[in-house]
Amino acid sequence: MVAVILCLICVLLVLFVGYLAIYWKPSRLPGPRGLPYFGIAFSMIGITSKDIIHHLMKWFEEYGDIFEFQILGQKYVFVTDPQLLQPILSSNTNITKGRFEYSFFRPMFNDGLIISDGDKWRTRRKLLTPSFHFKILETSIESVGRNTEEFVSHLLKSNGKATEIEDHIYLLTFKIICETAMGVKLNTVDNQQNEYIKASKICHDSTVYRYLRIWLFPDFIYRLCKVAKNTFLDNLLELDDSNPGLFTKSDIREEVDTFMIAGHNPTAAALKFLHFLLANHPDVQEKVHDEQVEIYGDDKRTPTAQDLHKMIYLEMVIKETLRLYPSIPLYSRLLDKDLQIDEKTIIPAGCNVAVFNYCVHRSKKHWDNPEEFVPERFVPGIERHPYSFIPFSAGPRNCIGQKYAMMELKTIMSTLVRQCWLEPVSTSMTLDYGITLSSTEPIIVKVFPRNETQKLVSNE
Ligand code: HEM
Repeated sequence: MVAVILCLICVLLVLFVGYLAIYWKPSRLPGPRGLPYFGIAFSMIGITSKDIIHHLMKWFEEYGDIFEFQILGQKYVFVTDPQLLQPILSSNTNITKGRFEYSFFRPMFNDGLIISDGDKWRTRRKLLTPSFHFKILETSIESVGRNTEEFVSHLLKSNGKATEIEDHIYLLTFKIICETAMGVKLNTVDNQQNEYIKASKICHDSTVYRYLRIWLFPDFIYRLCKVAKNTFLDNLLELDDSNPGLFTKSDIREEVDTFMIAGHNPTAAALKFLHFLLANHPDVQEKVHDEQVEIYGDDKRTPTAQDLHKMIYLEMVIKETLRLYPSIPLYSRLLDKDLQIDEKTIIPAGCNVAVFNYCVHRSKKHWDNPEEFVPERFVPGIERHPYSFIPFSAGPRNCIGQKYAMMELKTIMSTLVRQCWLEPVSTSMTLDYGITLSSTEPIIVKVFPRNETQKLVSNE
């Protein structure tokens, strides 16, 4: 028995050394080092989701605009300089998503647009892009406005009491995507009753849970764990397969899951931070309101596409919010081919290139006082590197829903600010890393009906 075990250990050692000889390439870029193959895996044990941002920012300060590390044989190159990001994100060939982390998203998105690659992605992207044409988006504005009216009157019932806004916001964006993208109206006003929202939250949390536990990386171990059993959304949507041919039922399901989640989660995160920032910056809130008064006067109409075009300052505020708190703070590509990103640096095929946009958006090289909330940075016409602001990613794999998201955020904030005045209860927060950015504590605000008296009282 002992001999068998010894033989087995020897075989494993030979395989391991062979693996290192073939695949392990010495590091050329700066970055935290660790053991061969395992890389920094052991130093990541015990790290929580709220430490991740802090760790990455610390490495960025220590090692600069491009650094690398290894985890379990996977090499990650972190790039935060806009100039170096351009050839990566604009590449038409390197469109494959990062190997490890996106495979963890599979229970949520299956092989839908976010994860798929190669010809499958190209065909689907081409087929789905017309659905986001401006003319089609215009038809959704009324529905966004109507759902927001309901949201606002619900918030106003709180009569200025401290209110945790997150649940209300997730329900709002979820109802909007159901109605505008799937043609299903939900009557619920309580998201605790909504199975789909609950399931998508479980999926998100269990994916992050797995990220932070290297022993759960191998699929077979993860499947044995209890968390994995909660993560299947498959049974939640039954679509009538009335149009056979182009898509099979499972094709439709993976895209429905993709758009249901991608279409409400990041928008809800942006809205949450918008509420926090406006409540804590009454001067900005006032300017947003002034712009609304200029556009609408006393008219209480639902926004139209023409109205949205005129909301220049609100758009600046939304962009500044996404700069400070990008809803999706990290995404990555797996390089199919070697990629030369400047005269001296070639990132070899097989590397995962991580784009930590949170860090790009807070780089002192590209932004003055980057920690401050200053919407004026986005005054139209100010020149900056196009890859220094990338909340929706960039290039051929950018966010397909970018215009939809801006339309939705503007419509919601316009409807809200015309009727409500927000005051802060939460005045600071600790960011929590997830597929979508979050905060460890709930964001709490007080919502008052918007009128001149309230404004004066609030300013006292
Ligand atoms: C503030 C709101 C939003 C933000 C910040 C955002 C951000 C992003 C980012 C950064 C990516 C690239 C992810 C990656 O490379 O892995 C992405 C991709 C994507 N987003 Fe969004 N998104 C938002 C809203 C939406 C909405 C409303 C929809 C749908 C209605 C949507 C659908 C998608 C899809 C399907 C992809 C994958 C595109 C592809 O790979 O071809 N997103 N989004």
